[in-house]
Amino acid sequence: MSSLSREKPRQRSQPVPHKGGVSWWDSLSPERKMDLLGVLLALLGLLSLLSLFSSHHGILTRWWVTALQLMGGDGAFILPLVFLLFGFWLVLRNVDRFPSPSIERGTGLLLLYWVILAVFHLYQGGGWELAAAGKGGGYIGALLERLLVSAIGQAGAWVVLLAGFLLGVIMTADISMVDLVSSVESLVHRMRQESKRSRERLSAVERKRSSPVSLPQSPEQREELPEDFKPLPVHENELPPTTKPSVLAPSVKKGGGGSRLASSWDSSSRPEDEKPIPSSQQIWQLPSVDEILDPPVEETIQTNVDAERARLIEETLASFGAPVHVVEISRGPTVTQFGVEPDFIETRSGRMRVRVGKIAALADDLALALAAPRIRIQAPVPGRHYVGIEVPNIQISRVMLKEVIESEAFRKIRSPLRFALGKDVAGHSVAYDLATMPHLLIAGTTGSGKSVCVNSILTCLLLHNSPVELRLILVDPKRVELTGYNGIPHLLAPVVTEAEKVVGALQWVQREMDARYHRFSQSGVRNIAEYNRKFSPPLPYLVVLVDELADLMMMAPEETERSLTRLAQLARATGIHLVLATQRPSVDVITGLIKANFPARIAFAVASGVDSRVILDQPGAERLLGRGDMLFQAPDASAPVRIQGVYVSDLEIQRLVDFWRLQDMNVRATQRMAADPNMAEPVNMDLPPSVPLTQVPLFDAEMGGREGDPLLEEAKRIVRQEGKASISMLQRKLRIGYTRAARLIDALEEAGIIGPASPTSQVREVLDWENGEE
Ligand SMILES: Nc1ncnc2c1ncn2[C@@H]1O[C@H](COP(=O)(O)OP(=O)(O)OP(=O)(O)O)[C@@H](O)[C@H]1O
Repeated sequence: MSSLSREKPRQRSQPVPHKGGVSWWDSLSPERKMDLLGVLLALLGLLSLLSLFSSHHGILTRWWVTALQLMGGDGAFILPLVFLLFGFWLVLRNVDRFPSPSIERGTGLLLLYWVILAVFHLYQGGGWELAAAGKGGGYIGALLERLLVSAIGQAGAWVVLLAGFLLGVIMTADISMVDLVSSVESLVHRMRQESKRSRERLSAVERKRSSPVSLPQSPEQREELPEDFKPLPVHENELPPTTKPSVLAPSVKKGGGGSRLASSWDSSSRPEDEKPIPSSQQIWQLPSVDEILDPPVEETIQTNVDAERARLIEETLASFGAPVHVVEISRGPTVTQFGVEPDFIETRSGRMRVRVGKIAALADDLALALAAPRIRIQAPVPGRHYVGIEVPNIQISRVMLKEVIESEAFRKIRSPLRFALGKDVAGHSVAYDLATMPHLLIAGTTGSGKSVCVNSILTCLLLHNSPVELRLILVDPKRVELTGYNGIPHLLAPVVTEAEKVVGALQWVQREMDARYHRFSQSGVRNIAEYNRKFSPPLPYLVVLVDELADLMMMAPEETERSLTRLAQLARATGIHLVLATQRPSVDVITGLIKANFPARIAFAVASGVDSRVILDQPGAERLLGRGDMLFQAPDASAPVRIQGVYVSDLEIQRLVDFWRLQDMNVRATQRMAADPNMAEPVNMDLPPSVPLTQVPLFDAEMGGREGDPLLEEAKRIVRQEGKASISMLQRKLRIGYTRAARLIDALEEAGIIGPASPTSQVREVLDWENGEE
């Protein structure tokens, strides 16, 4: 096992120092200059704030405070505050969590500053005298206020200032107007619902207080109460305390008119065992990332190796007649990228730069010189003025899922379907939103890291979504990769392992998609996000994950291709997303039609350039190192990016699966208890991992389970063998849900195999021992 090494982000990009620096300032690296500037700005901001709020001033500070007040009036404190925050930001700029700078953000902040000062000024009556007195918005605010009032009057000025404020917020927060409106809309919606709920709670308390049933005391009894008696607070729906924001299960809509919004999701097409628990009191608690995921490992850095390698690259290329100089070194977890700029050479037609193609052709010679297994040359790096030479690190770092989940790149994606992908060649975290992709194709040879990638996507989804928000269909013909997820409440059916059932599953997903479109058109909305904003209960997202596409394409190529293509073309708006993985990147598995509809693709290491072309339409993946080293082609990117995928261990997955399984069992037990306390029995928490459930997938039930339950024969055998029958026994032995076991008991009673229920016990007598085993 390799020991791990990772540099701190600040040290990853090291511009090579130019020779012959002159002054002290010039000899500082740009990084150090930014640090110094940050500290100075923060100091200036802090001193200015202290001076503004203190009454004792020196000559310098008195002059500075007067200047600030003349400039900003009552908003004089804003500028020092900005200095302080900007200084801090500069010092901490490499911490992933801080937003990245841009000209747009800076302009937005300036605009906000100006508009706020103008508002201060206008609010206090406006005019230059106010500014001269150091009041209102000072001269800066007065300038804009005067301009606006003299040009368009006071009312017009308010309108323009409001528009300027909105524009400033949009630019600073880097969001679109639509996002701003929809977040305000959802905030208002949430506040309204909250106030409605608290009003209902209040009126319930009032009702209880005034209810003659709850206080049936006679006047004499009432007199017996002590004077300071206070009734205990009344708690409706008392539930166990939750530590995290909880997600309520969909509540049944009053007068919902099932027919209007009927989808196959809700009722008819699903066997009752598989239904989400329809309890309005049900609360799903999301897992805590800290408890599920392992912390990242701190690693040591080897900076001298990079300098030595940079020298070797320059020497080797020069010896082949392609002189270059290294201008940038970016260290990632698996590879280090050396950015080289071609130098000039003398040719017969004069002085000209070394051709980029010539450098690319020397990849194998470079690999030999650097004693590296494989080298990939990106010529040129998109958006940069240099050629990227990617050399594998001597010590490869493992990118733990937790560090990417906690990065700014991940946090800034506000979507339930966001997932952590890994780190790029500069060591920056990379995360994406499956909803925007909107489907993903993953390919690579065996052992290249596909399953780890699929598991990491699933882990991210399960960490951030309850079964009310997300449902899954997992297809795993290999039977070893995904069956461990059996038993989690997000699954619409146990993991599909038989290839013959997959076509049925895909057809079911198509019907669900059509039902959702129908529902949207009746409700006048365009997509799932809009629907969930406006209606309750919300529709869950649906992710279909296929771990080996090749098996399906071998068995039913036409039907599989047709279903996948139709879903890929249409399902996005309905919240249905596909993730397909295969270890056979050949044209009969990844057909042209499938490829055309899956613009987001991940290529792990493959055997040849031809395979790489099948996935990415270009070579490159054959030079990857395996074990999570990938090329990711985003739908909107011009070229694929090299990423080291996140690693998620079996233990982490097990913790997550156990968390959801246990919660599901508890919720079901609570529901049974609420339905009929006599029937409830302690839940068996010792379900061993990866138990293959014997439930019939919902697609089977939908396709023709009307003639009777296929488990009936098995149930007959069991009751005869045990000499007694009960619902819970069948649940345990057949690993099925309560409703289905109850139906089986009814069927057994109807067939005269067991006796009727007795009022005192749930255990039934066996009447018909025919064909019984001993
Ligand atoms: N992102 C990663 N970081 C570190 N190691 C990884 C990563 N991904 C995969 N590996 C290593 O590579 C091994 C093989 O990965 P994985 O099982 O995902 O390959 P695969 O492509 O799914 O192979 P198969 O098709 O045979 O299942 C893993 O056991 C793990 O040790």
